[in-house]
Amino acid sequence: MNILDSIIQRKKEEISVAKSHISIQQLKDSEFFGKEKFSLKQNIKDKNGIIAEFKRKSPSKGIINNQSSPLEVVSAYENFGASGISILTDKDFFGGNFEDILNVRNHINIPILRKDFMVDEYQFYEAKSIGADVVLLIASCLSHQQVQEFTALAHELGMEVLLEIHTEEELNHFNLEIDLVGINNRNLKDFKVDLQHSVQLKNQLPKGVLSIAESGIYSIENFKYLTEQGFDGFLMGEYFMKNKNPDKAFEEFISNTI
Ligand SMILES: O=C(O)c1ccccc1NCC(=O)[C@H](O)[C@H](O)COP(=O)(O)O
Repeated sequence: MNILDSIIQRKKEEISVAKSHISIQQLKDSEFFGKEKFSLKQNIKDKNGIIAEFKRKSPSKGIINNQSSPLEVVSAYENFGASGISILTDKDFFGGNFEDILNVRNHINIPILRKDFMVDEYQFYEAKSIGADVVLLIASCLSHQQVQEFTALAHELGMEVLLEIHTEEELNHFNLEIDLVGINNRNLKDFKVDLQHSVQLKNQLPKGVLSIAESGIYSIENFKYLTEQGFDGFLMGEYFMKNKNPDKAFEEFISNTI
């Protein structure tokens, strides 16, 4: 079993427990459910294209940062021009939780991506109830039909969809309803990072699709290279979060690149 299989197996157990505690109706009754959304698609076009991530730990790197406050970090991300924020809500593998979104939602005015492993309709109601604007669909964890159905549900609930792909076969999961396509530079099965591979895949996307380079952007050179290759957006976590002050790291990165 690879790491992705383990994450999905654990996720299904968590969802089953969550369903037994909180009904979909209760999720619909929550503070954020009816609130207006922020559009990541629009912000990728209008701002600097960076989706800056709050990330405590990961399967590939272990602990990255377990000191920083989510509000302090994401406020700096917003103040220095990020198009959106990504917040990991998986607890066991990434040290995240729903509070990380709930505690910042009312303080920032840019879109929040609930970064998790979506395999069940219930999670879309959860995402909306905590104030997420965007959800991630990972093609390698879902069938083509699930991608279509989950996209329709996300839209019905007023959220956008970022479809993540990593292989040529996964291009088949794309449909015209998808808002943004993320190409993961990191192979989630063995954690190898390959920017060239992502550029090749990007060039096979239909014209006009907003493309996001995801993961393993470890230097200004990497970022500049991917920009030159025509990516519209960039999902970056570790580069900022590995610093004692991710807020300062983000500010410095922006002043050296944009
Ligand atoms: O980051 C991992 O090790 C990882 C392992 C298995 C599944 C997903 C994983 N990462 C989730 C992410 O999407 C990244 O946090 C995100 O793209 C940012 O990546 P990075 O800039 O490399 O922190």
